[in-house]
Amino acid sequence: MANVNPDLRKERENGTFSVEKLTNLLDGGKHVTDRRRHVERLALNEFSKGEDYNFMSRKERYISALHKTERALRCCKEYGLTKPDEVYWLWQLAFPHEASPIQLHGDMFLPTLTRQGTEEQVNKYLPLAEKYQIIGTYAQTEMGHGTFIRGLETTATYDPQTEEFILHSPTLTSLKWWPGGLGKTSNYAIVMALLYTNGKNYGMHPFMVQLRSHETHEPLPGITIGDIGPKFGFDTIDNGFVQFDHFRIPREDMLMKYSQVLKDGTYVKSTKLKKSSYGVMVLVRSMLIYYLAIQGLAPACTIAIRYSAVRRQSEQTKSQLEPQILDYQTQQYKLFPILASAYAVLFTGVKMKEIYYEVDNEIQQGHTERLPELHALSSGLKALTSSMASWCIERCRLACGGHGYSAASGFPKIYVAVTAACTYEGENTVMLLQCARYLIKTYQGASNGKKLSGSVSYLSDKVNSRSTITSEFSLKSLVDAFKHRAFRFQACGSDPEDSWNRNSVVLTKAAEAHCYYYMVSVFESVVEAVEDDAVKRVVGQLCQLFALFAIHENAGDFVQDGFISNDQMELVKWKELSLLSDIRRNAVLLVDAFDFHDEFIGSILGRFDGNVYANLFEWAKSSPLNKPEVQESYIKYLQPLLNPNKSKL
Ligand SMILES: CC/C=C\C/C=C\C/C=C\C/C=C\C=C\C(=O)SCCNC(=O)CCNC(=O)[C@H](O)C(C)(C)COP(=O)(O)OP(=O)(O)OC[C@H]1O[C@@H](n2cnc3c(N)ncnc32)[C@H](O)[C@@H]1OP(=O)(O)O
Ligand SMILES: Cc1cc2nc3c(=O)[nH]c(=O)nc-3n(C[C@H](O)[C@H](O)[C@H](O)COP(=O)(O)OP(=O)(O)OC[C@H]3O[C@@H](n4cnc5c(N)ncnc54)[C@H](O)[C@@H]3O)c2cc1C
Repeated sequence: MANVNPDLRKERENGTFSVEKLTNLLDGGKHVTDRRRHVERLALNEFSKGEDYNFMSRKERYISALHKTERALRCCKEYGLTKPDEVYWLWQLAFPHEASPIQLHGDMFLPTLTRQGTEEQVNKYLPLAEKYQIIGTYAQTEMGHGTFIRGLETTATYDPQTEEFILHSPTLTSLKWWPGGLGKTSNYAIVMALLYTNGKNYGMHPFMVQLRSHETHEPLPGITIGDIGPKFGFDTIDNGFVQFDHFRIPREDMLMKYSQVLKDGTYVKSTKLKKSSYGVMVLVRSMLIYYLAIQGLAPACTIAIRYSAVRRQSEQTKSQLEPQILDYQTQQYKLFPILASAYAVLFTGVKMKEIYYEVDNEIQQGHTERLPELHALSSGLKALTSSMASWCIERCRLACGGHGYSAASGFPKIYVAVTAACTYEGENTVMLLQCARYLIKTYQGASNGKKLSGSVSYLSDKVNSRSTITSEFSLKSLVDAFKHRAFRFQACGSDPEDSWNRNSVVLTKAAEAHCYYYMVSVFESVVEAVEDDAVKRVVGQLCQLFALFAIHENAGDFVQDGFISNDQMELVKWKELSLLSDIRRNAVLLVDAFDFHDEFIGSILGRFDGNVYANLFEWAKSSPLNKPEVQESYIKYLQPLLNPNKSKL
C-alpha cells in the first residue's frame, strides 16, 4: 500500500507469522475470508462515501440510518445475500458501530415469531415480515420493570364474547419502554404481557400486535407511541414507548406454540419447555459474545495499537528520536492483555454460537436437557464479556492521550454501542446471579455423586490442590489454575444456610470464575488445534498472557488456599512482563489479522496507513463549526464583550 507511515511499515516487515493465515483462522477458513472480502467489497461500493456521522444531529442520524437501511436491504436482494453471515458483513459496513432502526426486527422479532408461533401463525406473518411489509420489534421491558420479568404489568385479558385479547397498560410504570425501533419505525411488535383468562393470571406470554396503520403509519386507536428521547448512544435507533388503552387483538394473535387459549378461554400448556417464552433472550445472549469481540474489543485495540506504533512521545535516551509509545512497558501492559482478551472473547463467541445451535436443534426435537446449562453459560459469558469489553475500550481510549478523546478516534461511537450490552438482554449482575444459581444446583448435585457434563463437568472431577505451574507455563497448567479457582468458588459459594442476598457478591464472583475457566479452556483448545507453527506460537503467547494477566489481577483468589505459592506468583508476574516484549514484535500484525476496513473502524488514529496527523487536520477543518470563519454568534454574544464600543455603532 502506497504512503504507509514508515513506523507502521517497519512493524509489518518485522513480524514472525503469516497475517493471512491468522485471518483465515479467525474467519473459520480461507473460503470464509475470501467470501467475506467479496461481500465487503460490494458493501464498500455502496456505503464508503457519506456524511460524517460525527457532524450529524440525532434526527439526521436516524433519517440517514433509515436511508441506509433501505439501501442495505436493496443490496442484499441485488447481490443475493441471504446467509446470516453474508448479510452481517454487508450491514456492519453500512452501519459501523451503529444499528439500523430495524435491528430488532431481525434480532428478536423474527426469531420469537418462528420459535414461539404456531405453523399457521408463522405462515401468516413470516412472508410479510420477510418482505418488510411488517417491521417488528420485541416489546418486553416496561418503564417500571426490565430485569424482573414476573413483575411486568401490561395485561392481555381474554374476552370469550368477542374471542379477543384486550391489551392494556394499567399503570404509568407498565408502559412498554426501551424496545428498539418502537418509537417511529416499527408497525408491529411482539408484546410480552400477563395473560388473564377466566379470571386467572397465567404469567407472561407473547402477543403479535399491530401498532400502526399499514396505509398511513399512524398509531392505531388505543395506542399512544413515541421515541423515549436521546440516550447514551444508539442515536440511530428510535427506542420507544407504547401505552395500550384497552387495545383489542384477535385470539389468534397470541403466539401459541407452547401454550394456547381456546375459544372458550380455556388455557392449555402444551410443553415441558421451562420458561419457553424466555427463549429469544438466550439466543441473543449467546450470539452477543462474538459481536462484543469483533465490534468492540478488536476494533478498539486495533486503533490503540496502530496509533501507539505511530505516536512518538517523550524521551527515553538523550538526543535520540522520541520513542514509539508502543515501546513503553506501561503502554504494552495497558494494551496487550486487551489484545489477548479480544482473541479470547472471539474464540469463546464462536464456541458459544456452536453450542447454541446444537441445543436449539435438540429443543426443536423435544430434548430440553441442555437448556439450563445453555441459559447459565450464555448469561454468565454475556455478563463477563460485555463488562470486559466496556472496560477495555475505555482503557484503549485512555492509552491514546488527547486524540483518544476526539470523536476522530472512533472510541466514543464504539464505546457507547458496546457498553449498552452490559444492560440490555439482561443486566449483567442479574445474569451473573442466574449463572451462579445454576452452578450451586449443579455443585450440590455433584456433591451427591451426580456425574456432570459440558461446561460444569469439572464440578464432579477431582481437582489438584497445588498448581502445576512451572517456568514453562504450559497452557494446561494455566487452565488447571482457573479450574481450581472456579471449583473453590462453587464449593464456598454454595452454603445453603446463607441467605441468597447475603451471599450474592460472592456468587457473582463464582459465576465470573466459572466463565473465566471456560474462556481459558476454549482458548487453549483453539491454540492446540492450530496447525501452522508460527501462528500457533503467537496465539499461544496471547493465551498465556490472557491467563497470566487474570491470575495476577486476581492473585488473592489463587494464593488464598495455597494453590499457587508465593514463588509461583512471582514467576507469574515475571512471565507476564516478559510476554509483553515477546508480543511487542507482532502487535501490529495481530490487529491487522482482524482484517478490518478503515470504513468499519471509523478512526483516524487507527487507519491502516497510519497517516494520522494530516488526516486529523483535514477532519478538524471539515467540522461545520469552522464554517463560516466568523460565526453569527460572534456578533450577538462575543463582540459586546470583545469590542463593546464597536457593537454600539
Ligand atoms: C456489541 C454488540 C453488537 C451488536 C449487537 C447485537 C445484537 C443486539 C441485539 C439486541 C440488543 C438490543 C435490544 C435489547 C433487547 C432487550 O434487552 S430484550 C429484554 C431483555 N430482558 C431481560 O433479559 C430480562 C432479564 N431477566 C430475566 O431474564 C428473568 O427475569 C430472570 C432474571 C431470569 C428471572 O426470571 P424469573 O423470575 O421468571 O425466574 P425465577 O423464578 O428466578 O426462576 C429462574 C429459573 O428459570 C430458569 N430460567 C430463567 N431464564 C431462563 C431462560 N431464558 N431460559 C431457560 N431457563 C431460564 C432458571 O434457570 C431458573 O431455573 P431453576 O433454577 O431450575 O428454577
Ligand atoms: C440500548 C438498550 C436497548 C434495549 N432494547 C430493548 C428492547 O429492544 N426490548 C426490550 O424489551 N428491552 C430493551 N431494553 C431494556 C433492557 O432489557 C433493560 O434495561 C434491562 O433488562 C435491565 O432492566 P432495567 O432497566 O429494569 O434495570 P433494573 O433491573 O432496574 O437494574 C437496575 C439495577 O438494579 C440491579 N438489580 C435488579 N434486579 C436485581 C437482583 N435481582 N439482584 C441484584 N441486583 C438487581 C441491577 O443489577 C442494576 O444495577 C434495552 C435497553 C437498552 C439500554
